[in-house]
Amino acid sequence: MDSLKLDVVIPAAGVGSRMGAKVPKQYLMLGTKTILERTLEIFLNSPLINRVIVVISKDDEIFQTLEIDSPKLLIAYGGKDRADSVRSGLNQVTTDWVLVHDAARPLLTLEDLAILVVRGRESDCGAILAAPVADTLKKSDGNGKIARTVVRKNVYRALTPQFFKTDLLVKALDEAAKEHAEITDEASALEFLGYHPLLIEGRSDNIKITNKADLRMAKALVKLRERSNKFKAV
Ligand SMILES: Nc1ccn([C@@H]2O[C@H](COP(=O)(O)OP(=O)(O)OP(=O)(O)O)[C@@H](O)[C@H]2O)c(=O)n1
Ligand SMILES: C[C@](O)(CO)[C@H](O)COP(=O)(O)O
Repeated sequence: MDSLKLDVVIPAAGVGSRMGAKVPKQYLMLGTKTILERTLEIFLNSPLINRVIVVISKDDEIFQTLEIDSPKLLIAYGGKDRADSVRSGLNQVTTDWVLVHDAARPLLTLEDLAILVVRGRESDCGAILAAPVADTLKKSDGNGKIARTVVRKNVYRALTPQFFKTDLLVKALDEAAKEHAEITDEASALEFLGYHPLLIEGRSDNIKITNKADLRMAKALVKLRERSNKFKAV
């Protein structure tokens, strides 16, 4: 194995409750392919990647119907929440550094992936793609009213991929789970251990498809990119 190549874990064991579709959202169509197929293709076709470990639900009956034939692809089975699924996928990782990327983010570009990997290796623990917050942020009082404005200076939305030393990420997730810490991304587990991963600015259109409005936006972005690619081909 090329020592510079990386394994990537793709958590894809969610049910997509906020989407409210008949199938888990990773199996919804985005143009001619499912969201999951588009996300997997980014990594299966990348020379940076050693193996792609897709983490699916034990009850998943759709994945096997997809026609994805790659020696780079391995399957792991997910857990109760996203952190459990990522931890399960890490059991199959063999590279010193690892990427974790949401199945629900099919619009990642190869440029952002490359920037994250190059810059992330400069860090003592790792790095994440993130987008600076552009809107004014309000904290709710819990009763539908504004409690206060959140100062948005130096505030970012965490994206994925997130890129870490494998052994450190395993240790962080295990420690956080032991202490029942709320972990919604890999960086929060590293922060729980006192690390400060690098923030690498990524494209704001690397959206996580969570609800129907996100799906509409993703479909429009895919059409736009496919049209501009056709233009380049010409
Ligand atoms: N137990 C879980 C929960 C989520 N995920 C994955 O983590 C990514 C980000 O999670 P999210 O967008 O929250 O997906 P869901 O959990 O499916 O959505 P919801 O919270 O609306 O149910 C998704 O690719 C999802 O499939 C996972 O692998 N295992
Ligand atoms: C990992 C993540 O995409 C970073 O923003 C986000 O935390 C996932 O949250 P979700 O509720 O599991 O979608």
